[in-house]
Amino acid sequence: MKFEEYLDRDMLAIDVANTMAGALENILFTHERATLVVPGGTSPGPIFDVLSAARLDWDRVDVTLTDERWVDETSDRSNGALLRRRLLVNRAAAATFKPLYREGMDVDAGAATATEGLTPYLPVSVLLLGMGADMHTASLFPGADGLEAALAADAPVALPIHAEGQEPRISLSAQVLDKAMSKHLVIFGAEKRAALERAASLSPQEAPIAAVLDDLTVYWAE
Ligand SMILES: O=C(O)[C@H](O)[C@@H](O)[C@H](O)[C@H](O)COP(=O)(O)O
Repeated sequence: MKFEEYLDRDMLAIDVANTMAGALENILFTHERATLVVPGGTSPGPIFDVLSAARLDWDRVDVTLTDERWVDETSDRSNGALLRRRLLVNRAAAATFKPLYREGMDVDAGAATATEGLTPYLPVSVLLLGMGADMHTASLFPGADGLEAALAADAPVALPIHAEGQEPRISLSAQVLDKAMSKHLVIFGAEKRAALERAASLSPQEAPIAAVLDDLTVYWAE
């Protein structure tokens, strides 16, 4: 794990977006297409704003989410809606979005459909993750129903997750996230920094972020 500290969140957003654009460009030199996987939540919006303007062959980029809340895109809880608003605009509007949410399906059927649909796009080329102060990443919440299956070495690409106090969710599995070719994590604030330090000595069952720490670059600002 590599730790990069920033004086402010704006500088961090510019730098992370440029790093991710560079990583995508490198993949596109040698591969026909690249797969970009990003989280929802509140942290990545400013990164999306910068990344969406990057000069890249966006029409050769497939984009999906690390996880999704099982709500339709009219909900302000929808990560897909966030992506459409903040990432899949400007130059990045030419990218192909593969949503995890499927209207009219329950989360189990949605996870099976996502597993089938995303398999040809693996491994993930460039991955951005977020993390909660409880050390969850994607929708891999400690104690969640579905966590054990999602941490298995032979886990499917996507699984349903039911965590206390959350709507049903779909998450990419730990093995899919961990095998990404270029891995980045963005966290803000002292509480998350301390949680990440603690996670390094815990099991993925206790601290799911621990399942993806190899070769991960962490970007942090207060
Ligand atoms: O849909 C989600 O909730 C996410 O993908 C989740 O894993 C998120 O990255 C963390 O909860 C951090 O969220 P914040 O950036 O809002 O703190």
